Amino acid sequence: MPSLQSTTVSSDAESQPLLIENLTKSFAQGDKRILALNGVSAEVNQSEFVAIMGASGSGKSTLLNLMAGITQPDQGRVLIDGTEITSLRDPALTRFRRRKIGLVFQSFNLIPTLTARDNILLPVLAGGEQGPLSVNELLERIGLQDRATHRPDALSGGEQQRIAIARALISDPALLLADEPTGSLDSVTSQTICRLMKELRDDLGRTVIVVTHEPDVAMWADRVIVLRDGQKLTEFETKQFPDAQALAAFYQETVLSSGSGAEIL
Ligand SMILES: Nc1ncnc2c1ncn2[C@@H]1O[C@H](COP(=O)(O)OP(=O)(O)OP(=O)(O)O)[C@@H](O)[C@H]1O
Repeated sequence: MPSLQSTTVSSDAESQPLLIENLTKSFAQGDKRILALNGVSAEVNQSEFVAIMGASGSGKSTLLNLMAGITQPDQGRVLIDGTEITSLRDPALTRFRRRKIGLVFQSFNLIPTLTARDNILLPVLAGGEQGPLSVNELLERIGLQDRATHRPDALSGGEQQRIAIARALISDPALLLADEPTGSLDSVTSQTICRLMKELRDDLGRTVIVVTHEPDVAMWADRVIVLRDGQKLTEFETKQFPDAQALAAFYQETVLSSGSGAEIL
């Protein structure tokens, strides 16, 4: 792994979908500044499924937004497929994001007047390139081939989220980044979405990063990165846990034993 000061990109980094180094980000809040992220480093391997957990306000969404190039850090670097996106500026940054990053949010963000098919195609209609999977193949992959001509208001929340995931994949991105993708769904539907993301990893070799509060969601990942007060508290593999309850117990104990001030879910 390159040192934090390195400006060259190692061959490791080139083969890695995501490398973040020493990310720091603060925000103005009234006459104060809040340090939302304080020196966070991490790497994610090809075809890895990673969950980011942490109490409310620990910096999860800030980290995801930096990984996606939506916001710029005060310090530190984000490398995606060997490209330092933190040194790119528009329009190169927007082009790179469209090609390499698929984004999914809690509130599906589908266009209500467009059919499911056209919602999936939206990034292409907006000038992006289409990857190797056709819209029909994506509809089949998410199990909604018979819903292609439906508009979002005729689809359930889980179906809308599946469409949003397919839309995130149409450009064949290196990374699928999801911020609380199951936050507004019931627990059964939430598991369906998690299974879909795991299949994308298992069958299509996707790299998936999910921000979540929910141990049931984190259990689908290979690895969990835990943030606390803007710093990386710890990371652990999920395979050591027999079920989500065991993961939840370990997570709570880890956050609690790390000192005072942590807000527990
Ligand atoms: N645009 C902003 N302006 C001001 N403060 C911000 C902004 N975005 C985030 N913050 C602050 O940064 C800190 C981290 O916020 P962030 O949204 O990353 O946390 P989170 O872990 O995703 O929380 P939650 O689980 O509640 O969504 C919080 O104190 C938040 O108030």
